[in-house]
Amino acid sequence: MKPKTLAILGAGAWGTTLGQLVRENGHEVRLWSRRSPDSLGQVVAGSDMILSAVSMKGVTAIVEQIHDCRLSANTILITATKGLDPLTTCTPSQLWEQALGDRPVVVLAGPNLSKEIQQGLPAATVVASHNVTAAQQVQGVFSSPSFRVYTNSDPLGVELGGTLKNVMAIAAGVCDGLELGTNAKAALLTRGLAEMIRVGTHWGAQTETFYGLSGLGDLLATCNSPLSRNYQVGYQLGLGRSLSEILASLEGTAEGVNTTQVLIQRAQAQNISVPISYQVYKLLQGEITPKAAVEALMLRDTKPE
Ligand SMILES: NC(=O)C1=CN([C@@H]2O[C@H](COP(=O)(O)OP(=O)(O)OC[C@H]3O[C@@H](n4cnc5c(N)ncnc54)[C@H](O)[C@@H]3O)[C@@H](O)[C@H]2O)C=CC1
Ligand SMILES: O=C(CO)COP(=O)(O)O
Repeated sequence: MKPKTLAILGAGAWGTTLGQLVRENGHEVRLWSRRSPDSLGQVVAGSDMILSAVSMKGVTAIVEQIHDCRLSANTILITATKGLDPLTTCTPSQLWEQALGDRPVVVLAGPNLSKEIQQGLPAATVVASHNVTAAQQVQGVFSSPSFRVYTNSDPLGVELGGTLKNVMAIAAGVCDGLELGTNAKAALLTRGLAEMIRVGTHWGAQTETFYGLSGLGDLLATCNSPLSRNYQVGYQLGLGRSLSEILASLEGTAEGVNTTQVLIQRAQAQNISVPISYQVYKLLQGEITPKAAVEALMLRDTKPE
């Protein structure tokens, strides 16, 4: 493959890790952050692909700035953010699509704890787009012996898998913090996946996507690893610490905190049943203790599976 030029927006844990992977594959990487001496316009000019790995709270500002940059007609935008916009409740790919018109947008998501990937440990991910050719080009740029990349044609499903599992990762951390045992964790994750599918299909994603790497795969990774910031938030809530204390000492972004707020807002407006997410919401709001959240879930009306 001819070397490509990739502009990476966001120099946090994920942006730098993805940059390292692409560089190792022989491509040119230009890393941009808010603190870069170069302007966004200078960095994206002439690049074949732009990858956004900023946290959700930074996406809207960058999408607005990109409007004023000169991009070539076939520049591919890759989004790796896992979140929901509080203002519009849109996913990052939806924000990018609205801004970029006909240019292809590709979602990259999967069970990808950056610290493991930095160490060269094997991992797999998904690149999803309505534009199959664009997804295949991105697959070519990122694939390596330690990073296996699959294509997928349901970008919304791939993006929502990675986004909604962060809420479940908080719940899973609480479960472990309270030492509720393996049965409880299995029940939580299984019902959590059912909840993710209920929400995702209501919003237009395909059921089967959630059984793939970006849904079930990422749920397994983040709900079982202390490397996950979202799991850490839940774990420490389970130990009795307050959210503000936890966030003050957390390294990097735990997107699940914002995602839970937006999810509950949208699910309530659309009458979608999200019992686990709702208990996570009440816990994050400080309205309920971790133990009371578990009781509320266990004592719901009985129903068929
Ligand atoms: N770290 C990981 O293992 C993975 C992270 N992700 C997702 O990637 C996204 C970024 O995560 P991390 O790099 O881990 O977070 P981080 O906290 O390490 O970095 C966040 C980045 O976003 C930038 N940012 C925040 N607000 C901004 C603004 N207003 N304008 C411009 N830039 C802004 C920060 O400067 C920083 O570069 C999140 O949505 C996360 O869920 C996805 C897969 C793996
Ligand atoms: O999304 C991730 C792994 O796929 C990273 O998880 P955290 O954001 O919880 O650290």
